[in-house]
Amino acid sequence: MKKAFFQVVSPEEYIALLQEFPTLEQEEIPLEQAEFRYLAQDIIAREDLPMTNRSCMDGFAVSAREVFGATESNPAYLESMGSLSIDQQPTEALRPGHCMGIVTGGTLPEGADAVVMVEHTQELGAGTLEIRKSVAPSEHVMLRGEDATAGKAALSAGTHLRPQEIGMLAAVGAERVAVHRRPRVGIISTGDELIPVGDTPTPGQIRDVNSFSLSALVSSAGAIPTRYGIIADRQEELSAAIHRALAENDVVFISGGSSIGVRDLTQAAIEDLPDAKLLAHGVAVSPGKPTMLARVGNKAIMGLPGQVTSSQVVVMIFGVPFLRHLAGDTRAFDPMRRPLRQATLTRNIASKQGREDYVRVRLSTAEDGSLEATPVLGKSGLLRTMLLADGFIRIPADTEGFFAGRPVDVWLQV
Ligand SMILES: Nc1nc2c(c(=O)[nH]1)N[C@H]1C(S)=C(S)[C@@H](COP(=O)(O)OP(=O)(O)OC[C@H]3O[C@@H](n4cnc5c(N)ncnc54)[C@H](O)[C@@H]3O)O[C@H]1N2
Ligand code: MOO
Repeated sequence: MKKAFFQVVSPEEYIALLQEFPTLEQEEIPLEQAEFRYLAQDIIAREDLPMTNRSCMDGFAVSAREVFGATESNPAYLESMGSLSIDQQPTEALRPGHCMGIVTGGTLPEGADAVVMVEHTQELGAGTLEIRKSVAPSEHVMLRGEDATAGKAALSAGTHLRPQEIGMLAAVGAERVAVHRRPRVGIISTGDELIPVGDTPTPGQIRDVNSFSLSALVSSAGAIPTRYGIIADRQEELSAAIHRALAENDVVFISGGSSIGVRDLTQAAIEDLPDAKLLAHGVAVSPGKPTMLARVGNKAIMGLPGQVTSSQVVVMIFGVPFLRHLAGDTRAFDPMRRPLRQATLTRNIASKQGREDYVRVRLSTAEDGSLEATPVLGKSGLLRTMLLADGFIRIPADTEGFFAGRPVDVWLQV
């Protein structure tokens, strides 16, 4: 007799369960390898950045007060004290009525608080300079400490190291950085009907798709996938495979066998493991209802639907943010982290109440240049809806559907 799903949770509850898993430990790596990792510690600046007040323009360092009101028709006149090269530190302060030639990046002398661009000046000979434009204090100047202050955090723990943060790490001299370890994910496919990709199926057999699509998704999240191949529908074999994958990884994805059919052994195999705690069996999402979560110590087992589309959708909406959470992203599940694009729905779309619906959509550009989202309907055992879709829209569990013309947020696929 078929068992009913039990411990069916809402997507919010499933996310809350995932968030309880602790972030992975830290490791120190060279700056060259740090992109897209998450900082495990604050990065304290050793010096002010910039270290001095530096010019943003080629021109003349001045005291803004002395060129106040200068225009083409009413210029100000200053005497030049010579000019400074980019790495030369001024040895004397700016004297009243004077200016100093400076290049972009050069250090302003004491007494100067602004830079007049060379285009707005005219050398009159004998060291006299005509200034044809006024400047405000700090204009064209990068102030000392504006990017970072010595002794204070230039970047804080949890920061995602995008290219711009990598630049900051270089600027503060962080040759090595403490980041969280990348999650390791073991991937298991179950099912007697599955055959390796290189084999030719007989009717009733299909090639193992999920090991590969899910590995690719894991890599896209910055985590490290390992495929454990196809495991037959036998509980002892599945238990042994999960055991091995758990020992070697932080997370195990098992696709197939998560529903309530007689062959669906994943739950039993998980419960066979010592110390395993089943946290959820069933999530109120569509596709993806037969999704499980179990915990063994600090390691997670995600049981995924076997259907090719369902397993991908579940990994996209829960798995990828979860891997980022483990990797140190303190806002991994925050909707602001989702790559969203606004579009207008082109067709009415119905949704069964009681489950949050993830409807695949294709994006196109309307004649007026705005974006349109057209639903791609199809069964979750087929690959084509994912191939045709650019992303999905989320229809809340308590909603019967959306009408055409509605603005929707499209969650872009990787
Ligand atoms: N009576 C019910 N039947 C089903 C329900 C339900 O609520 N009541 N849910 C359906 C939904 S929704 C899904 S999704 C599937 C999930 O089934 P399982 O997770 O138990 O997966 P399997 O039965 O093992 O496989 C389903 C389907 O997917 C194919 N599959 C499995 N693994 C792979 C793989 N690695 N590569 C390619 N294709 C794979 C498998 O051959 C089956 O066709 O249950 C529904 N049934
Ligand atoms: O949950 Mo099934 O994943 O709807 O196809």
